[in-house]
Amino acid sequence: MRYLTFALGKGRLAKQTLEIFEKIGVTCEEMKNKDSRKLIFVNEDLKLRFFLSKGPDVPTYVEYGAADIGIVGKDTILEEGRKVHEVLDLGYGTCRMCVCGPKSAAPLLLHHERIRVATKYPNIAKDYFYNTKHQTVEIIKLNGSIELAPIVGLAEVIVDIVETGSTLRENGLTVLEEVCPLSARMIVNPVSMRMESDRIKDLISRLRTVI
Ligand SMILES: Nc1ncnc2c1ncn2[C@@H]1O[C@H](COP(=O)(O)OP(=O)(O)OP(=O)(O)O)[C@@H](O)[C@H]1O
Ligand SMILES: O=P(O)(O)OC[C@H]1O[C@H](OP(=O)(O)OP(=O)(O)O)[C@H](O)[C@@H]1O
Repeated sequence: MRYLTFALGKGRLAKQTLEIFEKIGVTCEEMKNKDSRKLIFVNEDLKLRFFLSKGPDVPTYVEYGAADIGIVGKDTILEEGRKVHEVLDLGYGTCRMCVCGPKSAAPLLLHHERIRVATKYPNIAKDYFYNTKHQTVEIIKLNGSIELAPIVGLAEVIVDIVETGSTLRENGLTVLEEVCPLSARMIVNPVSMRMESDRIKDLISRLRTVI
């Protein structure tokens, strides 16, 4: 039997991902050692391998078949646009992709003004403004602390993740429009889906019992 390889996004989703796998008896003790610099972990009994990578790299590993399965946020799947099958909504990491800004920016959206939109997610923002809203805008890519952009005048609005809303509140911003709901998803390489279909389907049905 060959190894099934999992790419897991490190960061916010990692802890809950390891917890749901643990619930179905898929464990990897080695992975819990936070001080280790080791990158890949093997469960010899179940013939599974796990590695943690930056979220946006997860769909890349899965498209190329370097990982059979990936666990990553829906935002990353949409943004990266890789050829992977999304097979399961895991139900955690729930948040929303939203257009946010000061209340005063609402008319700019309503009247389809040619505004600047700052975001870590240029593809999602482009798709939303151009294909859903039919509004021509200038997209400015940032890498973090997106809420700063409207405050310092870099952009009129942002497209970003909202979870509790506290980052917006503390910076005098608000949700102006919702783009889509988000949560952690399981993605599978299309070839692995066919070649390892029994093992992968079994995994999906066992995960369904705990989510
Ligand atoms: N408040 C939140 N902020 C950002 N992501 C969230 C939040 N709540 C849930 N998520 C989900 O968790 C995933 C991973 O978030 P995380 O912040 O670890 O990754 P990232 O934004 O790619 O990290 P980095 O800080 O390295 O840029 C996101 O892609 C998203 O689906
Ligand atoms: O609604 P909230 O619960 O406040 O969460 C949303 C915030 O969390 C994320 O930022 P993150 O902490 O990942 O930092 P970053 O802006 O540097 O990416 C996101 O980009 C928002 O800024």
